[in-house]
Amino acid sequence: MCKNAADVRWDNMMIWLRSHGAKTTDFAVECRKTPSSGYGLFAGRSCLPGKLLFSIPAKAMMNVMTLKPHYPSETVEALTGIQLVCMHLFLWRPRGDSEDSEDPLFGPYISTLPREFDGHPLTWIVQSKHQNTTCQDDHPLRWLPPSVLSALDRLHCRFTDDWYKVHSVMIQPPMSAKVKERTADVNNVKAMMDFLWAWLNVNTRCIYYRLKFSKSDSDNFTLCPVLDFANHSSHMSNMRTGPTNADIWNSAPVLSIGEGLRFFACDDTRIREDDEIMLAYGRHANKTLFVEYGFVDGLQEVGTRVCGEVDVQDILEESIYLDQRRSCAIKDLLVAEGYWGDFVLFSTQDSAQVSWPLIAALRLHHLMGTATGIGNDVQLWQDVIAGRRERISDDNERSCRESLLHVCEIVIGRAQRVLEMITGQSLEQQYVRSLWVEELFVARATKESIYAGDAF
Ligand SMILES: C[S@@+](CC[C@H](N)C(=O)[O-])C[C@H]1O[C@@H](n2cnc3c(N)ncnc32)[C@H](O)[C@@H]1O
Repeated sequence: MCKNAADVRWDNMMIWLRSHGAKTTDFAVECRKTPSSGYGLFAGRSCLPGKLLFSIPAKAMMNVMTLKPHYPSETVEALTGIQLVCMHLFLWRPRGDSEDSEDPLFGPYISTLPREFDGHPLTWIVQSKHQNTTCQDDHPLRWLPPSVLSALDRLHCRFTDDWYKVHSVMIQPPMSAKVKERTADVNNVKAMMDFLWAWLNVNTRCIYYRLKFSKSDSDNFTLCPVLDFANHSSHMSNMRTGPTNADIWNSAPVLSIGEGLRFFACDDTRIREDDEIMLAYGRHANKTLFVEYGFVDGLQEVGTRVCGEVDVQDILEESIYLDQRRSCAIKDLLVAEGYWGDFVLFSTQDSAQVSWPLIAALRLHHLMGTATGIGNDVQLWQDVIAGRRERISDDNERSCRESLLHVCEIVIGRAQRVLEMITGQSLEQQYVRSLWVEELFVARATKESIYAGDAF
């Protein structure tokens, strides 16, 4: 049977991995096309719980330590790890769809990466802002919930900051001499789109990998061949990453590039031949999965409930804090006490709840509305958030619940309106619908809890 381009690239990557010491004949996984998640990893044979599925040598992983020796020290020092890896991918992006990367270091790996990210919301926003393309009425970018759009704007800022930084480094010596033909003007759309391709590959495919002395160093990440074909599942993941010695001893690795990574079948799962091998990317809300990775996890329905959450920061800012001067004072206090942000309603299989910062913000808002001797009153609020007092007053509690009902009504109303209007059936439109359905169901469940008198 004639092999397609993806199979040939996978085979080439296996040859390259072997040249770096990987035992690819022991790999229990292979890459296959899925119906709606691009490519994925699948079990080539059955595997007992806890067994090794595959391992990747440190030299075959792309990160700050494996790239560092190949760039001038000034360049490495000027860039973060993310920016360095993005720059490397940018410089070695395959020139055409049918061509492979010419990178002498990582070419066979780079050639297996996705060739485009047309379905990713960051691509839509970059196209609309920098290519001056106007979105059609039914374009999903026009229909995103406000909190999703804000998160996408923040992601876009991270992307442009990285692009401006990498570009500034590439046009200065010593890099300018090395990359002459790849550097255009910073606003050159083709160059920016090439960088977007690099940036999205890093953002959607990198994993934690301890390389530095500090556990929380932002350079502790890597691109890892083979593993990066694993799709996400929050509740059916069947693969886990084995801890490295650096993780176990909580220290920088002995070899500066680390010892590589091993991936195992989860201890409670028996993997059968042809099962898809899934990884849990983290406990992310659908908003985050959509903005960062470009997809939405299927809604988890338990009876009539949908498990999920709604970020209501925009409603709080717009319709509750109408009085500018007072809202500044409230915001300052919330920021000072660490309660600004994370204003969410959420619903689990057992109950609907509101986040503690949201209830703290509403209590303060209503307290400040009636405040007499401000200092003493704020002390009441501080006593409540510190757990020294149960409530500010019955009136304050009643007003908070009324405000919460008001927030739920706004969420329900706008979700219903948008859901009537999004009719398209593309995968992206289905994701956007799913985000709104989650908002609708969570707000309804929260409203029911308020009426039922549940404690928050
Ligand atoms: C680490 S890659 C996984 C491999 C990828 N599917 C591919 O074709 O190369 C992460 C990307 O896979 C897709 N993905 C992962 N999990 C998914 C899921 N549960 N549903 C839909 N798409 C998913 C998203 O596009 C995400 O940005």
